[in-house]
Amino acid sequence: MINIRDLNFSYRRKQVFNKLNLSLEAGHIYGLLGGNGMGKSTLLRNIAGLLFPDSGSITVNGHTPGLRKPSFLRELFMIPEEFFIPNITIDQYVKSNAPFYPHFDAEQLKKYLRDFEIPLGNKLQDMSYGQRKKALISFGLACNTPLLLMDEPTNGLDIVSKSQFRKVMAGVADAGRCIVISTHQVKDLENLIDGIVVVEDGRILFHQTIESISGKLVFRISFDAADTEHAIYAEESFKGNALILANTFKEETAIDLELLYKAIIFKHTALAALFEPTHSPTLKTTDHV
Ligand SMILES: Nc1ncnc2c1ncn2[C@@H]1O[C@H](COP(=O)(O)OP(=O)(O)OP(=O)(O)O)[C@@H](O)[C@H]1O
Repeated sequence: MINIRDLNFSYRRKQVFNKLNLSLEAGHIYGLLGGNGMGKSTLLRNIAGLLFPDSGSITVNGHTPGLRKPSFLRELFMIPEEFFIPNITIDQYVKSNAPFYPHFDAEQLKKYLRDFEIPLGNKLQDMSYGQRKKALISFGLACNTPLLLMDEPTNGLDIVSKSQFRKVMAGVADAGRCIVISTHQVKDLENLIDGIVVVEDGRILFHQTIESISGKLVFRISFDAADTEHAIYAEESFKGNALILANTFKEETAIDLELLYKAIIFKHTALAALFEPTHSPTLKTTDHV
């Protein structure tokens, strides 16, 4: 679906990507993680054709995003972190925007708006930021585009809305669809994504499926000193030490995304060793973990 090769991208004075490589496939929901300013939004905008590579290539389903051809644009919906919505009702918004998306489904939209408890009939600008965001997410999902890019979709959503978001998203996975969700709120992605991509210092630092992570790592809370000593990453908590260990005995434990993210950043070498090609047949390329 998405193929990025040797992407270099700079803003006027700031180089953001340095020979970044990444392949993402249809049928998956990816979590795109990375620290502040590491380039998550910039990567999504390059994929959407809103920014243009200095060099290297990006193809999405065979299209070059930067050309912004209608045949590409109708296959993509992007929910940006900051967005402008005109002062019209949802119905008016749908009338003017839905015709661009051949697989738009009005019934689905109604369902998502109901799930998110969005008041119908109100003008979009009379809604709160969270309500507008939920309306845009509902519309984006109902467009049924093969590629859906979401930049910090749960930012500004209250606790109930976040669980509504998880409930709605749990039902949208589809073999023909690739969804990329950039976020800092990793807890919001738990049990939702099946792939993790971490961008750091201009390249992809980590890219693995949840399945491969579960196969390689164990997540455990423990007071056992021997456990802690063998941990790849350990963090004290009042319940005991939160640990990530090598999955030597094929245990099945729930992935703690926040802990995993910290291990990727702070214990990258130790973690990388476990995912090396000799250990991991699922590794996608040789230039990242
Ligand atoms: N319009 C711009 N002009 C110049 N520099 C920019 C512009 N937008 C972003 N940058 C810089 O590019 C880098 C990547 O920014 P980007 O917004 O893509 O990061 P991010 O990972 O999405 O960050 P955050 O998590 O804080 O939202 C940052 O150093 C930022 O300062």
